[in-house]
This record gives sequence, structure tokens and C-alpha cells, in this order.
Amino acid sequence: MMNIAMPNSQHMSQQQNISLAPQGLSAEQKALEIRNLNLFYGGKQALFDVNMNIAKGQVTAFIGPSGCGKSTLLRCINRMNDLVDHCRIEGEILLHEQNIYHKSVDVAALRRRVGMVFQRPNPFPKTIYENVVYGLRLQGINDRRRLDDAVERSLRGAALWDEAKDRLHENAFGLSGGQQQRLVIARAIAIEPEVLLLDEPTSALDPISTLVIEELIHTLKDQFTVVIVTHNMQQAARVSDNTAFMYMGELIEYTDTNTLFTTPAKKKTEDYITGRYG
Ligand SMILES: Nc1ncnc2c1ncn2[C@@H]1O[C@H](COP(=O)(O)OP(=O)(O)OP(=O)(O)O)[C@@H](O)[C@H]1O
Repeated sequence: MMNIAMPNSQHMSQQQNISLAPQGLSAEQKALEIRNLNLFYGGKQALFDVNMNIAKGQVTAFIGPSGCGKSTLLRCINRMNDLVDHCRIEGEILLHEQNIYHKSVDVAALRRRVGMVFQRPNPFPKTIYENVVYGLRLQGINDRRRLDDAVERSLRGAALWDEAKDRLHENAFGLSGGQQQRLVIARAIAIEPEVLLLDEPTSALDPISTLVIEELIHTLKDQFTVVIVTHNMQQAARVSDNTAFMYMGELIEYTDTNTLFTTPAKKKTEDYITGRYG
């Protein structure tokens, strides 16, 4: 077997205390339920009958070979695929028991509840301060004190406060790539979403910045439900509580991270984690 770095012992014991597999969570333990989800890009089907529950206040990782549909599935959770021409979706995704694909859903409001961070840091050409308060200003919040509080809370939450507190009014492009990615996370958490989607958030970063973001992900789950797409199996093993392995648009295996990496039930999963393909 490939040597997969496992979470630390405290994290492991927390996992062993999870009495329910992700498939069997109670209503209170579930943040999201994906039901019979099929997705088509034009005539090409990219997701096949995906069913899964995503646990509240935990980190769930999507892994699998390139093109298996990880990012497509992640983008369904805040309806980013609505922006793709010829994309058609069947099935349901329930966020706290409400179908986000119901015609009455306000997509802008949904994206405030389900924030997203992309592969490449994408700060706006504004100051650090204005980046963090961007979403709050869009909501019409301009009270200085409230914004100041949100900036400190969000930058602390994104482990960037100490490095940024003396340069809040400088341009965000003066930050390093890793700092910019933490700034983007601060911008996402400033509006207090329920779910945070991270699409390969460290793939453009150096190893030290990657480690800082991985440590940050551990603390984010105290407040948010986190779903992460990663190419990196060691990263999934380090940061997540539950892991979903996908292959050619299908969800092959989904269980707690420790089990998936040590005793996978399916041969395809084992082949992938032992490096036989991918
Ligand atoms: N906008 C799009 N239009 C058409 N096909 C798409 C689009 N986006 C993705 N696809 C196709 O859907 C399939 C799944 O792609 P997706 O990007 O979700 O996979 P992935 O597992 O995230 O891959 P990677 O790890 O390489 O990012 C692929 O065959 C891809 O070519």
C-alpha cells in the first residue's frame, strides 16, 4: 500500500466516536443530502445517480482521478453549474432539508449560505479590508464598527490577522499567494455561510502555505461544514473526517476517512489509493 499520512491521534479518536457512517446521519447531523443526482453537459453525462449525505460541522473530501466529476459535484452544491451553457441537472440537493434546485430558490441567497473558494486565489483589486467586507457591503452593511469587527473576526478565522492587521488598507495583491488564498477564505467566511466549498484550494500553493491552509481547515469545521475537492490523497487523509471516492462520474465508496484509506470495501477504491491508476 502507498504510505498515506493519517490524521493525528486526537483526530482519529474523534472519528472513531462517529457512530453513524455518512450514509446514516440523523436530520440534525446532516448539512446536505444529495439525492439521485445526474448531471449532463450537453449529451455527455458527467454524474451518475449520486446519493450521499454530508455531515454538519465536519470536513468531507471528494477524491478520484482527473475528470471523474469531483469539481462538477462540488459546483452543484452552490449551483455554479447554472452558469454553464447546456448543463442539465436531475435529482435533488437538500440543504437543511430544502431542495436548492426548487424553482423558488433565490440563487444569490443560496450562495451566501454556501460559499466557495477556488483553486487559484482570486482577491479583488482592492484593499485587504475591502476584500473581506465585500459581501457585507453587498448586503448594504456600511456601519464602520460592524465592518471592523467582521474584518478582525474573519481574518482571525482565516489565520491571517497577525500578518495582515498592520496593512489592512494596502492592496491585496501585495500579499503572497498563500496569504491571498487565506484572504479569499476570510472573504468567504465574513458573511457567515453554513457550508464552505473548497475546490483544490492548495493546488497553486507552495508546501508551507499548503500546510497553513490544511491547519486552517481543521479549525474551520468548528463553525462551518466544509467540503473539499483534492487531487492529493494525503491531503484528504490529513484534513477530512469523511471521504468520497469517485470514478467516471459515479460515487464508488463513501465512508469515514480512516476506513476508506485503511480498509476500503471496493476494489476500485483500493486500486486508486494504492496508486494503480489516477
Ligand atoms: N463546462 C463543461 N462543459 C463540458 N464538459 C465539462 C465541463 N466541465 C467539466 N466537464 C467534463 O465533465 C467531466 C468531469 O469533470 P470535472 O472537472 O468535474 O472532473 P474532476 O474530477 O474535478 O477533474 P480534475 O481533477 O481534472 O479537475 C469531465 O469529463 C470534463 O471534461
